[in-house]
Amino acid sequence: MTSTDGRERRTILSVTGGTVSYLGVKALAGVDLAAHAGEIVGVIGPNGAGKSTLVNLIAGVARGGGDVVLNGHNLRGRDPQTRTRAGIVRTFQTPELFGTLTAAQNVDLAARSFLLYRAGRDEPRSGRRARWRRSAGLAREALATVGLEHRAGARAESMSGGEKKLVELARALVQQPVVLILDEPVAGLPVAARQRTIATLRDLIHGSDATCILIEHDMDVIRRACDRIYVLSRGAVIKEGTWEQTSQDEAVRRAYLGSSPHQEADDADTITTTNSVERRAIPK
Ligand SMILES: Nc1ncnc2c1ncn2[C@@H]1O[C@H](COP(=O)(O)OP(=O)(O)OP(=O)(O)O)[C@@H](O)[C@H]1O
Repeated sequence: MTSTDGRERRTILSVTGGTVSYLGVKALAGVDLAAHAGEIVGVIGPNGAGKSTLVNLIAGVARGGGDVVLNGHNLRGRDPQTRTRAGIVRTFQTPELFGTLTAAQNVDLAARSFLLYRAGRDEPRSGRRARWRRSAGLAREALATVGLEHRAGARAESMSGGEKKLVELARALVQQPVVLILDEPVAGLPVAARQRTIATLRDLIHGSDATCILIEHDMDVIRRACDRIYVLSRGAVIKEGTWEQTSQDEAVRRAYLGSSPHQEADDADTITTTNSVERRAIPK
């Protein structure tokens, strides 16, 4: 199919009519989304817009209505573990690492469980050692990919927030994701490391058979990283398109700016989250 950025791409993941309610209140109200091979899809929106709920629906953590289809297979009724094994791999806003283990051990654990699943029940005993060696190699490789090989031996609990994010990204990469879902993956990193990580992500995803869904509040990251963007507000998609198409859209600006005319006048060039104290300029 042809995407809004004009390129022909194979659909890897689609959500159709995605609906989730909490205690009768709709957090997601009939969302449609498609993510294609080789693209990074941004999901943005003010606090409470439904971004996490959408990826929770995709990951099988949130129950709701609608269809989530991965490479032609409808995932309805499939639990989160099955979805991970099918290639839907995610990172979280707050990294979930084993604090007393090193960065390498954290990544190795993810690699081991991925390879164990791949090996299946019929693996001969002799295969185990080779698999462990392979997992350690994959872990080293993934840490190098995210630029953290020099911290491989550091305990996760001793690492900065940004470094923990990178370890989590490495954990996701060793699982060879088909759909890589990232929640603010470069938050807390110094500028140079942010740019490097975004460039790495783009290199990894572009030209691959995988797709990436990126939840992000930082508009500079969105602009630099994403090929297409979905803007959510109050559980619905209010705009989909390239950075140029979405950032200049009136409805998008309104959703971010809220209803105060004074604030709108002050913030003519600013996207801000409606109930967040942070303000984020729209980069030109
Ligand atoms: N487990 C839950 N129980 C009840 N309500 C929930 C739950 N999870 C989310 N919600 C509500 O659903 C709506 C969407 O929340 P969600 O976390 O998906 O938004 P978000 O866009 O990810 O926000 P943020 O940017 O703050 O992370 C919000 O009104 C939120 O309060």
